[in-house]
Amino acid sequence: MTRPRTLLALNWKMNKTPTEAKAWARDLAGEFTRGAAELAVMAPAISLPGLKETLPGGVDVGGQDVSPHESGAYTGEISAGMLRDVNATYVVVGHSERREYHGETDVLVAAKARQAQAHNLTPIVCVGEGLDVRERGEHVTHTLAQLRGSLEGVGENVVVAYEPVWAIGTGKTATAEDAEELAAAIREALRELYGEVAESLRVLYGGSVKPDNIASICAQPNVNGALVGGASLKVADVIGMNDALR
Ligand SMILES: O=C(CO)COP(=O)(O)O
Repeated sequence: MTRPRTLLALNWKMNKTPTEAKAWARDLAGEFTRGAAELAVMAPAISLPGLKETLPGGVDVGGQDVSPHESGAYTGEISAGMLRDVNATYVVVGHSERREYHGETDVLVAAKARQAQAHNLTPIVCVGEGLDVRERGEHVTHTLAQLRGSLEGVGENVVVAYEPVWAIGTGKTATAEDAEELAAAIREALRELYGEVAESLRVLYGGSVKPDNIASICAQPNVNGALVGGASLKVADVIGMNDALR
């Protein structure tokens, strides 16, 4: 089975107003040339309307979270159907910041991923260990347990992002070998869950990815792209990462 196309997924987190988001998209459109990687922007939901149309052709957009519910009395929630209506094709679920600051469990993350798929959104399911777990040498078992819980009842139209918490926003990048160790273990778990199609599913790495380290990380056999926070905010860095993946 062929290696999936590399995905460069940008997670803006809680940055940029809708006005700033549009200006960023226009700036990108002025400089971007399509590379080997697929590019997708995970923007705050409020910035999604019109964003796809402003971005260069072929660049996808997605949400950063989604409700596990279909619709109704869930104040403050954004549904999968609403994300689809503003052209989202992806949605991040189970980011470590949501797990940590909003108490999200694997059970909830799986429910969100299933709801996303019910509306033809591809969930980007995030997993990864904290520093204490890594120091105990339990990062593989921990991350795989989280993965299995977060994929309960979830279909194969899924992207998995391995984001070790100690590497997020810290400037401490996992080595390419660390990323591959987990990506290979995740691939094996995906094979057990989905069979042969696992070879064509994308496993991303996230945590302090930048223009100067993205190529070596994404060259690993089981790493099929990156989920990028800080370096996703500046157009120049995104062009740099896109060019590094040619
Ligand atoms: O959390 C991340 C992407 O979802 C990674 O963030 P940084 O790239 O800022 O480390």
